[in-house]
Amino acid sequence: MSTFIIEGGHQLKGKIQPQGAKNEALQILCAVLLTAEEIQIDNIPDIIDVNKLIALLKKLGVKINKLGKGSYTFKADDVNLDYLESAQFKEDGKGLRGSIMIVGPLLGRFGRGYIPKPGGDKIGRRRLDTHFQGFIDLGAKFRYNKEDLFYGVEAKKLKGTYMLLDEASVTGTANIVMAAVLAEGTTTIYNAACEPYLQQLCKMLNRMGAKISGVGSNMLIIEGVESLGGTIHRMLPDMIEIGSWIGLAAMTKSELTITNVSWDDLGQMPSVFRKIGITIERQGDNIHIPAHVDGYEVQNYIDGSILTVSDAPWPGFTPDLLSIILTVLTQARGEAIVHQKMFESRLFFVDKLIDMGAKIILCDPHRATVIGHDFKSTLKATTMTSPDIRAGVSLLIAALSAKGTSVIHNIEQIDRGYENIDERLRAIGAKIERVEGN
Ligand SMILES: CC(=O)N[C@H]1[C@@H](OP(=O)(O)OP(=O)(O)OC[C@H]2O[C@@H](n3ccc(=O)[nH]c3=O)[C@H](O)[C@@H]2O)O[C@H](CO)[C@@H](O)[C@@H]1O
Ligand SMILES: C=C(OP(=O)(O)O)C(=O)O
Repeated sequence: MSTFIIEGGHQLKGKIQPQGAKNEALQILCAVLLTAEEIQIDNIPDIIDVNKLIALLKKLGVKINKLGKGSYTFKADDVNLDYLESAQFKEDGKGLRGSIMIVGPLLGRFGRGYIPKPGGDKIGRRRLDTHFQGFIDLGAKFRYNKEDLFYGVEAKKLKGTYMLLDEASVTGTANIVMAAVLAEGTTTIYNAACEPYLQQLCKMLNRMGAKISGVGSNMLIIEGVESLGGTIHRMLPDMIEIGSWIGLAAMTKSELTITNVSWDDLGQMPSVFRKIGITIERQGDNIHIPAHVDGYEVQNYIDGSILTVSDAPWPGFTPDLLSIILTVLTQARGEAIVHQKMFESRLFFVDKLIDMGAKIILCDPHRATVIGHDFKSTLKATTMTSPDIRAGVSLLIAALSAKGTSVIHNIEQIDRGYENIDERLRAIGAKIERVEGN
């Protein structure tokens, strides 16, 4: 377990470039299994989860060539399906959430896909029913070994069909799309998730020869094709990282420019931060956050009632930024309710913010009321452990705004999704040191 030591209370200043999107990368990397031709992918973030998935692809026999920072070619022309039966795969496959998305492409192209119960954040139940029901609807036989927590699907040839997903699952939709592109006939997926990650995946698959329409909506229509070819794909900037840096700028009263954010793919994010009082200026494709020297004030609704910030499937506000919003609210002028509808254990980290002096009432596992200090009282430095990736970054932001030196253990959780975060934050003036493996 490694640790960050953070000296808080310093203003930051400068430019920060977001990494490529983690959750897009996990989908796109799995899609390389759909073709024997070469695929080039650019702007791949150098983070633990993505590197684990690249290592897994390599063990599956995918030929991988690093062209430069964040750029790789992949060629899945000799896939080693025996690896899927190995004890090693049972270990490797459960190391991250994204590994679940190898199942769809393997099933579509080779007629079988297996996966141990995947990892990822421990933020509540993370069921896989949507994924497997989709494969079953396409004609696959499903097996689940309860002892080993091992899932399997098999089919000689998938057949297109109409399906109504029980929920708009992000990885579930991606998985089903990747199976359906090689199925016989037409598949209609209604209640599909449509996050930019999925739009990017569908656009890439179409460039590879797939026939997907409805991209960006909650109804995808996929005409199956015989085979797919190679392409070049570039990952969007990571919108969750962008939101994290907006929160960081506000809480440390810093002037920051976040460069090349792909503004049109940010959805609700700018308006949600504006509702909690943060000034966000668009400068071309950059976001400029002026130093909030006089703090920031939460807006009420038109009728004067208290603001609620909640998550919803895209184009709603992403659940992955609610922990950061909640943390930023601890220093706002005013109060708000944060309602995390999707995950039932993602708000428990507020105990740590409360230890630091934040005024938060955890109403139930899904809802917290936050009463901002308006910087009249700063958070106090403390020692804490990062429970999940976004809570980890939220605690890091809190520590950078707090008075004194804080310690965050288990920062591997943060490294799962943020590339070289300590070095990049030091470059804009943060006082943060990494202590390896204690
Ligand atoms: C690797 C990856 O891409 N992970 C993301 C992906 O996870 P993942 O794809 O695992 O998440 P899902 O979209 O399947 O579901 C997330 C949670 O929301 C609930 N749910 C989902 C849809 C819905 O309409 N109603 C509902 O309540 C689910 O029951 C589950 O508890 O999407 C989540 C939701 O944006 C993000 O937090 C994760 O960062
Ligand atoms: C929950 C997240 O990741 P994962 O689905 O990989 O656990 C996240 O990125 O916030």
